[in-house]
Amino acid sequence: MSIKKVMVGMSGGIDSSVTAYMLQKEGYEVEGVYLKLHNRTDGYHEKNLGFIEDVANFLSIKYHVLDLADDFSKEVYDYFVDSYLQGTTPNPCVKCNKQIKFGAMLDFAKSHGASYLATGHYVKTDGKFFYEADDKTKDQSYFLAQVSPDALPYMMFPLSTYKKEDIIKFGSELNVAYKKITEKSESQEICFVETIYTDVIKRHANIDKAGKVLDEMGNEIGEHKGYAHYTIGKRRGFTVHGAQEPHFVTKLNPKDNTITVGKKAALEVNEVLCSNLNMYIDEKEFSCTVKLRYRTTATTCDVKIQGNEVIISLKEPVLGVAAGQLAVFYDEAKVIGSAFIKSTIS
Ligand SMILES: Nc1ncnc2c1ncn2[C@@H]1O[C@H](COP(=O)(O)OP(=O)(O)OP(=O)(O)O)[C@@H](O)[C@H]1O
Repeated sequence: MSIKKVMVGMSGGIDSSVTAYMLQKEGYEVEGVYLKLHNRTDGYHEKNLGFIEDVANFLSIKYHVLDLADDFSKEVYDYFVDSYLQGTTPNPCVKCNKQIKFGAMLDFAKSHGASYLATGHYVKTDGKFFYEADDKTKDQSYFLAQVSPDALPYMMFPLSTYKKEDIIKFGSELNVAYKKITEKSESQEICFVETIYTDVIKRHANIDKAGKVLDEMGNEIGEHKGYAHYTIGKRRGFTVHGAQEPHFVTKLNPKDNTITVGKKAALEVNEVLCSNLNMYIDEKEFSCTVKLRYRTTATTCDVKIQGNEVIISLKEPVLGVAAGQLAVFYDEAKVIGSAFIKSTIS
């Protein structure tokens, strides 16, 4: 039987290093690929590539560097900036997984004769569906739910049945390389945001323009420092004259640079409208559970698909649902589809 080649997406971190190591131990021919996704000049890429070089030397594997900075800028970065300026909350990792990691990187793997593309994501697949990882605290299925069903037969996620502690133990077998890769801290939430997202937006627009805080009736009740500093559910950083109870952002209005706030109950959402559907099943009307943001428990709902639009009727109200985030549909641990949130109805 011929040995199958697996391309491993290597970031220089422990998860993808252990992924490469595990697959090699299983008998696959392993090659690595590092994606240059942005033009950070603070030594970020050099440091990551230094770690990858050590691991590649230890495993005696070949690795490639693929510059996708232009694609990333168009598909992920511009979308990220535009979304905040339009008053929505983007999810750049979801876009990156769809277009870059399991789009362009998968094409690269195939063009280099690999039968599979592996990453250190904590998620399971059977080639048709994604499933939540066994370690629920690390599960990344939410971020992968926009990936095309056509890509699934080529994916491998060897970490999916392990806990992070197990991975650290496996990593210790990488000897020389191990010490260095554990020096690399866990990936930041968003790889191109060094501290806070507003620093990125400020490079493209003046977002520090004070504006009015409105109540649900449209009355002016306070002041804020610029709408792009806020996301739905935020309760600090603006004034509400004479408020006794906490107030939360319920709406961002870029057109007139106002934000609407209300008491906690005003955050309750019963219906969610979505678009940009990506489904792994064919049904158009079904009941399931849905996650309306990462790190939340799934809620039961009825889903109705009409063309590329989706109406989600929640069985229980959910607090603070932000347009721009992803709604991910689950049948227990199985991901059955997803769509981007366009608007909400309370
Ligand atoms: N720049 C990159 N080039 C190639 N593959 C990448 C890159 N960044 C991430 N990946 C792949 O996607 C997986 C998940 O990325 P994520 O940013 O969530 O990293 P992580 O869980 O901290 O993993 P790691 O410890 O490997 O950095 C990584 O394990 C790796 O396989």
